[in-house]
Formats: sequence, C-alpha cells, structure tokens
Amino acid sequence: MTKACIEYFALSCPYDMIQFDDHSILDHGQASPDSEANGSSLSEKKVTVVFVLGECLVPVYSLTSVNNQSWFMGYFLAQLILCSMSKILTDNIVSKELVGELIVKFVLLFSLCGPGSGKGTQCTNIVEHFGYTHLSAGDLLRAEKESGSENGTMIQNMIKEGKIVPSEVTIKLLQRAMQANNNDKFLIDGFPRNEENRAAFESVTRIEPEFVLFFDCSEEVMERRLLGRNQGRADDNIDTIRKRFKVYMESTLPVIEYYNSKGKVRKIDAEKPVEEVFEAVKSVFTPLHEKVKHRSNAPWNISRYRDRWFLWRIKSRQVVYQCCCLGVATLPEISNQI
Ligand SMILES: Nc1ncnc2c1ncn2[C@@H]1O[C@H](COP(=O)(O)OP(=O)(O)OP(=O)(O)O)[C@@H](O)[C@H]1O
Ligand SMILES: O=c1ccn([C@@H]2O[C@H](COP(=O)(O)O)[C@@H](O)[C@H]2O)c(=O)[nH]1
Repeated sequence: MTKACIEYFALSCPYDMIQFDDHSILDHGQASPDSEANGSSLSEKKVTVVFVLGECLVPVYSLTSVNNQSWFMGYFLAQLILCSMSKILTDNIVSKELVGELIVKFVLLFSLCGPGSGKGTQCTNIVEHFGYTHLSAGDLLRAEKESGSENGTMIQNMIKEGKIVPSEVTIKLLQRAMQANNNDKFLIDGFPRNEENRAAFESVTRIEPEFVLFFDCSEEVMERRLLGRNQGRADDNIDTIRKRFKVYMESTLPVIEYYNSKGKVRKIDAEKPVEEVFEAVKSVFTPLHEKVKHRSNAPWNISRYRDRWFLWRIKSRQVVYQCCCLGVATLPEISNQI
C-alpha cells in the first residue's frame, strides 16, 4: 500500500479537535449498546492520524490510545476523509517514527514472465497455498471482450496481434477487480506489460509491488507449452506466439529490468516440472507470508473523497487498519453503494 510514498507524518490530536461535518458520530455513539462508545468517552480519547504526503494528499490512518469499536472506527474514518484536513495538519506534528508497525501494508505482487512460462499455473498454486487473490490481466481482458463491452473488438484485435491493450482499459479492469474483492493480498499476473503500463498503474493507484516474480524460461520451451495448451485461445498459434515473444522482449523485459534495479525481482527457473517450480515459488513466498499473516481479515470498505476512491478496513481492538487510495476514478456503478 502506498509504498511509493514519500513521507509520513503522524499527528496526535484529541478527538474533539477534529471537526466533523455533523454530529451524527456522537449520536451514533449514544445509540451504541457498547458503553465505551458514548459521546463523552470518545471526546476524552486521543487519536493518532498518519498522513502520507505525495503528489496529492493520501490519508493513511492508524489509531493509538483508542479503545475503539468497529462501528466507531469505520464511521470515524469515513468522516475524517470528508472533514477539513487543513485543520488537522496545522496542529501537533508528533513524529515520523510513530508510524512503524501500525501501518499495515497492502500486499501486491506482480508475476511478469514470458507467455507460456507457466505463470498462470503457478499463480493457481500460490492462491491455494498462500491465500492471494489472483488477477490475471489477460483473463480480465478476455472477460471484458466476452461481456460485449464497447472495447470488445479492440481488445480482441490486440490479443490476436499479441499487442498491448491501452493502459487505461487494463488498469480500470484491475481496479474494479480489486475493489470487488475483500482480500488485501493481490497477485497480478501478466501486468504491467510495458513501461507505460507500469507508470500509469503506479500513478493512478499509488501502489508498488512488494516483489515481482520472474519465471525464467527459454522461447523454445514456452513455444512448445503454448502450442500444447489446448484451451482454444485465439493467440495460441505460431504466428501470434512469435509476435507475443517480440512484444515481450521489446516492451516487458524493460519493466523487469526496472524492478530488478530496485531489488524487487525474484527469479525462478521455470523449465523444471510444475511441482519443482512451485517449491522454488514457495521459498520466495514463505518469508513474506510469515511477515503478513498477522494481518486483519476484516472486510474492505470503499469510500470516495473528492475524485479519489479509498479502500479501507478496520480491525478494532488490535489496532489494525489499512487504507489504500485507488486513484482517480469515476465509478458511478459503485457510488450508489456508499
Ligand atoms: N513447469 C511446467 N512444465 C511443463 N508444463 C507446464 C509447466 N508450467 C505450465 N505448463 C503448461 O504449459 C502451458 C502454459 O502454462 P500457463 O498457462 O500457466 O502459462 P502462462 O505463462 O500463464 O501463459 P500465458 O501468458 O499465455 O497466459 C499449460 O498447458 C501448462 O499446463
Ligand atoms: O496487461 C495486459 C495483459 C494482457 N494483454 C493482452 O492479452 C494477451 C494475453 O495475455 P496473457 O497474460 O498471456 O493471458 C496479451 O498477449 C496481450 O495482447 C494486454 O494487452 N495487457
């Protein structure tokens, strides 16, 4: 989550310093069956709010000293996004260290490998073993084409030619799929396909991958696997396969090199049998899995502040909270649910 960021500021403020648009939070508190949730006890509590400052202000909140209730946290955060940020920012900058363990990262992994290297096969294993949500950009595009979308013909032509679909189309599909899913661990397969995809995704979502899986496999082996796949895909023919290899070498390899220069690439020998490849995958995932397994299984919520969508979730008592800016979006289809 927001790993591309930039700077953290933790602000401690008494609850009553925060100006809400209305007082319904207190009304809510009085209505709560939980005695700690009444208005007077809330006003005595202290809240630490963490902001991430970037190109735009992306709020990330973590709460300390709050004996919170889940309804309160949810309502508080929704209100806080809507309230005047400037009022809070002018007060009480405490320390950057406070952030520490309290910010729980939104885990994102990319699997970026040649066509036919076996990334789809391994992603299925990773989902079963480590509980990630697997989003295959290619599958999302194929489903979009099948749905009769206005982009259907364009997508079909691009896939047939092995070309890369414009970033805005693919990113919108990925964002929608992430928003529709409660998981906090996503494995995005076959994306970003080129530098433009990568830069657009990071700029829109402000999310960077934790690491990038790279399945090393020769063209000869990949070609043999694709020709033997037998799933009726329009691009599993020798002409399209060769075009895909060319696009991969010219456009996708530079993305892998970019992530490699940032120390994020985990290279795996993908020419071995499926089970052996998965053993290597497991050794890459296990340390990360250990690190994040304490994370909350609370459901994700979504809300919008101005033109930005925020994905957030709360776990009360143990102070687990995550917030992720999903970027500028007009998503009228979900606005009614908020
Ligand atoms: N390690 C392996 N050894 C032998 N065959 C494999 C291995 N991994 C995958 N395959 C087979 O190779 C074919 C391609 O695998 P898969 O669909 O996982 O590739 P992919 O990288 O996701 O391809 P694409 O980019 O075209 O979606 C499948 O038929 C799969 O069963
Ligand atoms: O981010 C993406 C992912 C895929 N495409 C197009 O889809 C095909 C098939 O992708 P697979 O990952 O192999 O299933 C690919 O050749 C591209 O044409 C895309 O444009 N952008």
